[in-house]
Order: sequence, then C-alpha cells, then structure tokens
Amino acid sequence: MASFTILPAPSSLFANKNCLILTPTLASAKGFTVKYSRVSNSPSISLGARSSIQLQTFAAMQEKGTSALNGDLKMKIPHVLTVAGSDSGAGAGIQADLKACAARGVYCSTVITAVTAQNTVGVQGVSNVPEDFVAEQLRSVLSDMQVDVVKTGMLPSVGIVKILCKTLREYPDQALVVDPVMVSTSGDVLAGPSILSVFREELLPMAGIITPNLKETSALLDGIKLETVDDMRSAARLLHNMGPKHVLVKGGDLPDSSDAVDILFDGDNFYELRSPRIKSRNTHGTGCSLASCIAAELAKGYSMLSAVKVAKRYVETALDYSKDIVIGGGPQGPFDHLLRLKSNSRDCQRLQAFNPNDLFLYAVTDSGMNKRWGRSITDAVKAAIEGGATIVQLREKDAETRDFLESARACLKICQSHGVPLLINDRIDIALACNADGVHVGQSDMPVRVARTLLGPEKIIGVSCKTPEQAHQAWVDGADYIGCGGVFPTNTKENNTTVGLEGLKTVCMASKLPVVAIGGIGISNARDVMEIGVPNLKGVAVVSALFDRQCVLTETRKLHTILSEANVSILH
Ligand SMILES: Nc1ncnc2c1ncn2[C@@H]1O[C@H](COP(=O)(O)OP(=O)(O)O)[C@@H](O)[C@H]1O
Ligand SMILES: Cc1ncc(COP(=O)(O)O)c(N)n1
Ligand SMILES: [Mg+2]
Repeated sequence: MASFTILPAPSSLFANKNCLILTPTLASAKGFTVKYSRVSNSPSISLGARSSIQLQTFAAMQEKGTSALNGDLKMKIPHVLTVAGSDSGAGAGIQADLKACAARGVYCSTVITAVTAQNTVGVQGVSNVPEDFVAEQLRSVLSDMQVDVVKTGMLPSVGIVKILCKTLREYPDQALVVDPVMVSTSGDVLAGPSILSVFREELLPMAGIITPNLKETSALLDGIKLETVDDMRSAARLLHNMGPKHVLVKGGDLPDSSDAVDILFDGDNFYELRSPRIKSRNTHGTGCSLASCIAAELAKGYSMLSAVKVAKRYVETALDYSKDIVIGGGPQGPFDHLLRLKSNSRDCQRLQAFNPNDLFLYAVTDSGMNKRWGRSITDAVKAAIEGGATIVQLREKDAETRDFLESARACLKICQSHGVPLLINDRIDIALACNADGVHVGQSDMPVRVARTLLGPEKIIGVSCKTPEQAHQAWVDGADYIGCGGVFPTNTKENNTTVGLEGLKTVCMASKLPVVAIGGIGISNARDVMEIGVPNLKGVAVVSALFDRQCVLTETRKLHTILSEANVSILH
C-alpha cells in the first residue's frame, strides 16, 4: 500500500503525479485512509487497491485543467459496469441492472453483449453483438470512467467471454461479480453448454463472487442433482474450488421450500441466507437484480457478506411490493425495482399539478377541537369539504403515529373522491406512508429542500413564512406556496407574533410563490384579508373558525360565501 505525505496546499490536488497535495478532510472525502504519524504528528494517507487508476485519472484530469480538483472537491460516485444482454421486456438483463443500481443509488454503465426479443411469455429471439464491438464498448467505459465493480450477466458466446477476460486483465482494478446466466426463468437458453469450459477456466477464477442459480450450478458441475440445502452447500464448495473468492448458490427455484434460501461460501464459512418465499408471478429478473445489487453495495465499500445480505433483502422487499402488479400476460412478470409504480398509479387520481387557486378556502384540522366537539377527524374533513373547503391540511400535533396514519388514509379517500388535495402538517413520514398530496412545514420543521428530496417533484410543499427573507428562501428551496401569518392573534398557537395586514402585504409582494393567509382569520375578517388586493394572495387558511364551532358544514359554507364575494369585488 503506497503512502503519501499530505502537504499543506489545499487549493490544488496535485503537484505532480507522484505527490498528492490535499488536506486530510479532502483525502477522507475521496475515500483515502488518513493516518497521523505518531512521531511528527503530520498526517499521511494510504491508498487502497484502486489507487493507481484513481491516480491516473486525477493526473489526466489535472492535465486537462479540470476545475473539479480545485477548490470544492467533487464527489466520487460509486460505479458499477454491467456487461450483459438487453431484455426488451425490461424485467431482466441490462434493464434490470440499471434499475437495481438506480434503486441502490449507484451509477451504472452498460456494455451490451446481446439483444434479446423477450417478454413475460419467454425469449422469442437473440441477436449477439459482434465481439469486436463488445470490446469497443468495454474499452470506452473502462478507459474513461472510474468503475468500482464489473458485473456480468448474459455472455452469449465463447468469443465474448474471452474478450471480456482479456479486457479485464488490462484493467485489473475493479471487483468482479459474475452472474453466470445460462437459462432464463422461462427455460430459454441464453448461453449454451459450449460456454462452460471458458467460464470454468478463465472467468470464474477472476471473480470476487459468482451467483449461479440451481440450474447454472448444476450445469457448471456436470449436471449434479440439487434438491436440498445440503446439496447447495456441497455444490458451493465445489464451485469455490474453481477459483472465485465467494460463491452464492441461489435457491429461488429450490423445490418444496417455503423459504427462499441462498448459500454463501467464502472458502471457510457457509452462510445460510433465508427469507420467506413470496408468492408471486413477478419474479423475472430476480437473479440479475440480486447480482447488480451485490455489485452496487460492493461499489459503496461494503464487505461481501453485508453486500449479499442487503441485496437479498432488497430483492425480497421489491418482490413483496410488486406481487399484485400486472405487466404482460405471460407466466413470468417483471417486478418494480424502484417500489414506485403502485403509488404512481394512485397518484394519477390527481391529474394536474398543484393549482394555486386550491388555496382559496384552506381547512386546517385540530384534533383537540374536534375531540371537544365530539367528532372524528374524518367527519370534520367531510363536513369541511361539503361546505366548500378547497384544500385540507391534517394538523394533528398530539396524535399517536399509528392513529394518525389511519385517519390520514381515511381522510385521503374522502379528499380524493372530491378532488380536494390533502396535505399533512410536518409529518413527512405520514405523508409518504399514506401517499398524501403533500406537506406543510414550519420554519423549525423539516427543511423544504430535504422534504422535496424525500417526497419527490410532484408533491405539494407549503411552508410557513413571516418575513420576505423566509418567503424568498421558500422559493429557492422549491416550495409550492407559502402560508403567511399569524395575521391576527389566535389561540391555536402560543407566543406567536402576528404580522398584521401590513406584514401580510409586505410578504405577499416579496413572494414569488402564491400565498395563503393564516392566523385568527374567520367570518368577521376574511373579507379584510382578501381586500389587501395583492394578486398572489390566493386565499385564507382557517382552524378555529371551522372546527371550534358546533357545525363545521355551516361555518365552511358561510366562509365560502364571504370569500367568493370578496373575490368578485376584487376582480371588479
Ligand atoms: N419467490 C421468491 N421469494 C423471495 N425471494 C426469492 C423468490 N424467488 C427468488 N428469490 C430470491 O431472488 C434471488 C434470485 O434467485 P433465483 O430466482 O434463484 O435466481 P435466478 O433469477 O438467477 O434464477 C435469490 O436471492 C432468491 O433467494
Ligand atoms: C438478457 C437477459 N439476461 C438475463 C436473463 C435471466 O433472467 P431470469 O433468470 O430472471 O429470466 C434474461 N432472461 N435475459
Ligand atoms: Mg429467477
């Protein structure tokens, strides 16, 4: 392991190719180990296995004058290169690898070895990519990008395997995950028996791990029978003798097993990885996805055992989530790698993006008030919507999480049936769990940027603001609207300073986002609020004026009438 002394010149990374100049913080950000010498107390760094390729790349970047290495050091992203076949149905192969890596937050580049015409029924055709062109793709990626792990899938010819092995010897710095794909789940041959000897002699000995399923294990071991977990263990040991550092024999197809059992062997120890077998037709691509996820976790720096455990948990979770989705009519459906498709199809019920006019009559619930008047949150929400509320926010400050989630789900159904968006106050977790339309956060809640990352681009995010600076920040951070107040004193918030109508007007004029006014607003003063006459003031948000009253329906109707009249007078 090479060792470099760190020189105190933080503005550039390199003096020359042999001398690194970087601060300990930058060094550890780059993934180097920073050691402090006991004698001089001056730090030095140790470079791991991939140092030489990183050094070459850094040097090349410096020669080109890349600014990434000056000032702020840009982030190195974990990178998997998959060398595999394309599946037109996108359940397995390259497409599964891309999705699995995306789901695991790792960059994935692709070298395509074959194009298959494939769907949920089976494989209708295969066209191999010419060997020279596989070689060219490999060189393109490996000569330029910092690949951490190479993962192989369908390698349809002896020539392609040989080219791959030759190229990997020229670029020896990546870990290698080999999924020795031979037969698809549908029973179609993706690489014939002629491949076996080059697999055994050239590719497997280079691998950090191989991940054969039962059929592939049997084929590699001259057709031995695999019927029990003990058979899988013996087979794993025999495969290990062929040279790979780890062997994972996958038992997805083990007959009569209520669990999905995989055996990992590292040459010394066996690890039996067990999870409940999920009853689903949507298991096409599990093997490809498992191997890609192992590669992704290795690229992040996890140990082999951790990578395999995470990968198995990932496949199990995705299979369980996807068991009732329907894609294609055949017996082998794909699953949802990103765990998003079901919630997206529910999202379709709100067919348009956020409409600022929805802020017109904004009902904010309060569990204490509704309890005092002896009504459930769902009854309160139903009445408010029937009375004309155009958006609803659940603000249940002291509800237990499970009760809150249950009410939120019930309210969402009511809101969806009326086309009214439902937002959750503060609790991003509840919003995600029930797939609400969005959240409303305060200045000391989850920051808007973080909420946006967690919720995605389509959800509505509102934020409470009292000042023009906060309104500007809300816009910069990607909020959809701001709530400005308290306009008047209110008993729903203690020690809340009020901004008054003047303060409201100032914030509205500074805000690039639509505004809803909040705080002490009701039937007696809603008109005054709307008449400040600023175009981006879209409505009022009310708590007590609706819910601290005997009849929510009547109060909402009255307020709706007042707001509509105010709107008419503003427009004229
Ligand atoms: N029905 C299932 N429920 C849970 N896990 C499964 C199921 N089928 C396969 N797996 C898991 O998916 C991974 C891929 O296994 P397998 O289907 O045997 O490979 P391949 O797709 O290469 O044939 C393994 O970790 C296996 O345990
Ligand atoms: C291009 C390609 N690569 C790999 C597989 C194996 O996946 P599975 O075993 O799930 O059918 C496949 N069907 N197609
Ligand atoms: Mg399978």
